[in-house]
Amino acid sequence: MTAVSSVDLTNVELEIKEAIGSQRFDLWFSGNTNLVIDRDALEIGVPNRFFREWLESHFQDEIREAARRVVGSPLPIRFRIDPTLFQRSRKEQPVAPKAKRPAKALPAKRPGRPSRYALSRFVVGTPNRVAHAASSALIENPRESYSPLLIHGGIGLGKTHLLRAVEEALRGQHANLKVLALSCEEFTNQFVEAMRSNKLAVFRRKVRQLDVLIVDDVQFLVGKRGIQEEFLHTLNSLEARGGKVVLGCDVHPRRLGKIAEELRSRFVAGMVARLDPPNQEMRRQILREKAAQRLMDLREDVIGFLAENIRSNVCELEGALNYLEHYCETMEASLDLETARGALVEILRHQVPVLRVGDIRGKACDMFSLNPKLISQRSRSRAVSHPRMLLLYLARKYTQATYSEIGKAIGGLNHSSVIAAERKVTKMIAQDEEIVLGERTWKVRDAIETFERELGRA
Ligand SMILES: Nc1ncnc2c1ncn2[C@@H]1O[C@H](COP(=O)(O)OP(=O)(O)OP(=O)(O)O)[C@@H](O)[C@H]1O
Repeated sequence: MTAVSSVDLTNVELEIKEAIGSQRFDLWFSGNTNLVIDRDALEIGVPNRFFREWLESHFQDEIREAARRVVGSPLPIRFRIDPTLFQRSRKEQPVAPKAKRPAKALPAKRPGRPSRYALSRFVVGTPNRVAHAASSALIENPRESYSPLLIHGGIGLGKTHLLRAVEEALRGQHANLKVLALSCEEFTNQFVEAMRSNKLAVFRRKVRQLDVLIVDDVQFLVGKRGIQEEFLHTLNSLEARGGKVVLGCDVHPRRLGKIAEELRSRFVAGMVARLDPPNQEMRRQILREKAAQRLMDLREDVIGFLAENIRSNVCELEGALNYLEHYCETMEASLDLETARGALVEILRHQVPVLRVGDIRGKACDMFSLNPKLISQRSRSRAVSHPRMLLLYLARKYTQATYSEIGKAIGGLNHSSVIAAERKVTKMIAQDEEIVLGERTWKVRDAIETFERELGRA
């Protein structure tokens, strides 16, 4: 049995601090962990699962090495939820909301425990691994990272969460860096206000001398030429000085509508990472994560049921938890599978179903009275090629299928035909052009809107 004294434990802590730096030590260890030796292993008490996962994934090697140095031989490491630390963190927990909260409420900054948008609270899986890895790399080494890092994805897939996590981690781990995070609309408002009050030089100095500028929702720039120009100059001068830019956007930059080509090229010049909808395992993990955050005791069968039935995005999963929490409270029901089934009938009824390419093709055939076989043939006749063009555009917009997958699903078109169709429709919408569909001539914009309404997306 290895004899370990409390002095040794203090020394283990000092070694860890030495290895990871006092800032990170204070954030993750001081007051949040409790080291004890139990049955010849170093046991680390933590307030909750998130701490355990974070410590395991980020500092496991340093902890192991610190223990080895102090004790003189390798010591197994175990993590344990410590009831006192748990209670303490529970007291700090915000009161769980009764109704759906706005998705973008600013996280309360509370040192010592991960905030709502902490990177450790971002569940990672195949659909978002690249974006997560790129964000982690930037946090780890901001000076060497790609710029801009542009993260794009549909509604509620975690763009804001990742951007906030980057901001928070940079502030925590690189206190010397000048970091500014804001939405594109805020950027625009500040620019306009600066112009109005004759303080443009001050505004420009502020944003162009940053080390890291983080801007969410850059699709806001579409169609706004003046601010696009300002944004481009901001990127240029900031990056020329070695600054980095992180952007969030709801589509790939190539699919942004009216935007200056120079800016579009800048957007794709660094690293573009896409967020896809979470898969089944991720949905389960996200539910566990969100339930734990609000101290909801969610059984595995309920988790499985929700993850199976709610597939579109993470906001919907969170909405379901809100509903369930509220339902159980007001009906004084216990949170079991039966309750979940009953309460979620409502939610599932109103849920927007996930679209597949086949659904969109079916709708196109209905709308334009086309034989489904015909739309899959390589016909060049307008009667077929026009609806097909819209169908390809919408398949890109509303499904997660790649160009090749869409092409394959529509009768073996190659991926460049799908890209060409998408570009053409984007251009036609931008130039307000018309198109013949069946017996009628339509504004492309109106035809798309009607099509979207039919798909339940307008
Ligand atoms: N992978 C994930 N792990 C944990 N939580 C997630 C994940 N993805 C999204 N969320 C949660 O889902 C909610 C919506 O995410 P977020 O606001 O980041 O989405 P978004 O992509 O910015 O959506 P929008 O297009 O509406 O701006 C947030 O509460 C966020 O924490």
